[in-house]
Amino acid sequence: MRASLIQMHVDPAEPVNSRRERAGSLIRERASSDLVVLPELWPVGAFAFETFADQAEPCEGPTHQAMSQAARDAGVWLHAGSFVERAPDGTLYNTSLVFSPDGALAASYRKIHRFGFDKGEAVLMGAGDTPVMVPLPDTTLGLATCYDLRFPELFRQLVDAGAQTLVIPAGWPARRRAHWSLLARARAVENQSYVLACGTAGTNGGVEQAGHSVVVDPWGEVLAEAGPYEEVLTVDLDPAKVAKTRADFPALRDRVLGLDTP
Ligand SMILES: O=C(O)CCC(=O)C(=O)O
Repeated sequence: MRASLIQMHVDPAEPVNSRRERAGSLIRERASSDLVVLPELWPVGAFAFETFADQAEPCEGPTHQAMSQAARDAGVWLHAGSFVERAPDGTLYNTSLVFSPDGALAASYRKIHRFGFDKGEAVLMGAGDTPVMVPLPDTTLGLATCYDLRFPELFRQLVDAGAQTLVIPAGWPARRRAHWSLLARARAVENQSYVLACGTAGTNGGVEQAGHSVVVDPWGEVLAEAGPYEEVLTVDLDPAKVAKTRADFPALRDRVLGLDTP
């Protein structure tokens, strides 16, 4: 199974429409992949809070349409990263979309853990409350977004429900790049799963982005890692490696659940 992670440069000087077209072209260039992944909030920039309300789209807005078309043209499964969704009641969400190769929407996921403590996304957006998985022909995706990476219980829940490949679009800041790399590997090792973690390059909202998108295998080996600039990582994954790792080193089986609270 061939996966491509498109680490886009997100620059507020580039109009959103141009970036959307550019994303479509980059996806079409990856027609030889089975799965293509984009980062978090690439249309607007994860820290460009002042633009969220203006750039918010209904679920079936321009980003949905452009990504559906690109998935169909390329004939790939597309995790289209996330965009600012405006729900019918007016609430904004950080929403990821996954399309099947015929361009149909296979799943959407509203980010559960909003980043910013008492500012930014945490106050501007609503929180999702539903973990989401997507069955592909060769693997099952478990979805998470950026700050979710810090919450291992979400990933464990996804894995318990059958996830084998954890996909994490992000707009992770450069100053915490060490956490990003460490946590991506940790989630792969502890869950004996592939991790596809796709960030952005550039600076938005005054926050320099980490880049350094990474693909980690179920043993924790880094199969590919991007630098700080726009870049596409393409990696061949062996879906059977998940079951093999879990059988050869059955740590997931050895969990002890339901201990008393000390
Ligand atoms: O957890 C972090 O350090 C970064 C999270 C973040 O930037 C986000 O969720 O948008």
